[in-house]
Amino acid sequence: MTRAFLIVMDSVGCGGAPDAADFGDEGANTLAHIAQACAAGRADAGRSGPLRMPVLDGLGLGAAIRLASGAETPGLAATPTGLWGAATEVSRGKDTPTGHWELAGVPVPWEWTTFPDTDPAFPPDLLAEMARAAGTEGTLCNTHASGTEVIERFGAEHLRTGWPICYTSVDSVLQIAAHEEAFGLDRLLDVCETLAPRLHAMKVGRVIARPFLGSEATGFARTQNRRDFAIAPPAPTLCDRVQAAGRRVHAIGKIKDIFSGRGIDTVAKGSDAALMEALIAAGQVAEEGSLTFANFVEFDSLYGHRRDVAGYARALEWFDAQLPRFLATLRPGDLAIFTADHGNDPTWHGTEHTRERVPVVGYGVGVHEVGIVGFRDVGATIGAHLGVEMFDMGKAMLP
Ligand SMILES: O=P(O)(O)O[C@H]1O[C@H](CO)[C@@H](O)[C@H]1O
Ligand SMILES: [Mn+2]
Ligand SMILES: [Mn+2]
Repeated sequence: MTRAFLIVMDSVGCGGAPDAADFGDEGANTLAHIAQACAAGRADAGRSGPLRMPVLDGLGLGAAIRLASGAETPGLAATPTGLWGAATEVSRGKDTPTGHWELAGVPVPWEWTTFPDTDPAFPPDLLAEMARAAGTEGTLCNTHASGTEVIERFGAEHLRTGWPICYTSVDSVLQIAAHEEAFGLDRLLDVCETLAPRLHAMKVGRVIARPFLGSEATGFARTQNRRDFAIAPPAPTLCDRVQAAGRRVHAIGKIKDIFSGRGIDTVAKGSDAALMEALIAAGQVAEEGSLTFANFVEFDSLYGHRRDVAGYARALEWFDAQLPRFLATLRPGDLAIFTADHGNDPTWHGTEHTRERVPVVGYGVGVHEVGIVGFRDVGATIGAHLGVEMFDMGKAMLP
């Protein structure tokens, strides 16, 4: 028996989605546009020159981007030595749960409910229920907004009135920001948990608690205590299947939240730097036959949504530079797959995710070109590697 490691680099897409135009994203390409900006000297803050990702590129990252989209990938030109290809999503959503569920074998069969870009974005009865759940006279913002900007804009008023800051985006989400000390973290989590069943019944995918700290004088900043209350996946996923086979499933990052707690045995949380240490520790100690499923969110939350190209490039280079320590923990017969859940092209207009294919690069099976596959085939590959029955959930890409 051998182990599997499924590592999602949140939002690290590679363009080429055949239905990108339906999402207003034709031409978006997170990785290629970052590589091109780096090579052109347009991403020199805190780093410089062409994008350097020798480990993932060596496995086949540059080749995967070119396969997915035909884009040029300056700096990423290695001959692949690993499993490599790119995956296309079929579910009609470009959000995190949709991407992860389909990677885990379960496409989303329904249309998500999103809120219109109006002021307010939420219907009157929901606004009233949000205030009731918070025990306040009202709620602040109530429109589409960017999460870092919204706490700067409403932080002081929040401290004055005690009202929670409620906002949404093109994703199927209700996000609630509140001060960890003045409002209280537990109270914020309770409000989100109280509202979640009603939102889930409306097919709104997640209620997200967005705690922050700070003051008008110091400025406001979000903390690590974000919590997602997600709707449950519509069918058993890879995590459930692995667990049902009597194996352990180790979640690193927000995986447990994304799967609504289902099919997970252990959880490690923290910054991406802390998650990398957790991944390395899992490489050292994870049991034979186990699945370690990781999500590294900062590419998306700190750089993609903020349209920070140099920051995104720094994060990619940091991640790649850590990988030798992780790969050194792998044993003969282990499989590690690196992929993504959607795009978030920092050179694109707006501040939202972008519909893209995602790279699929793997370590542990030698050189193996898999071509263009489906998101579900990633889960099927992990299942096949672990010898776990995945039924009709995709096609394994093993040699
Ligand atoms: O601007 P922030 O709060 O980071 O919001 C982003 O995070 C949400 C959940 O991942 C997405 O819907 C996106 O809008
Ligand atoms: Mn995501
Ligand atoms: Mn996001």
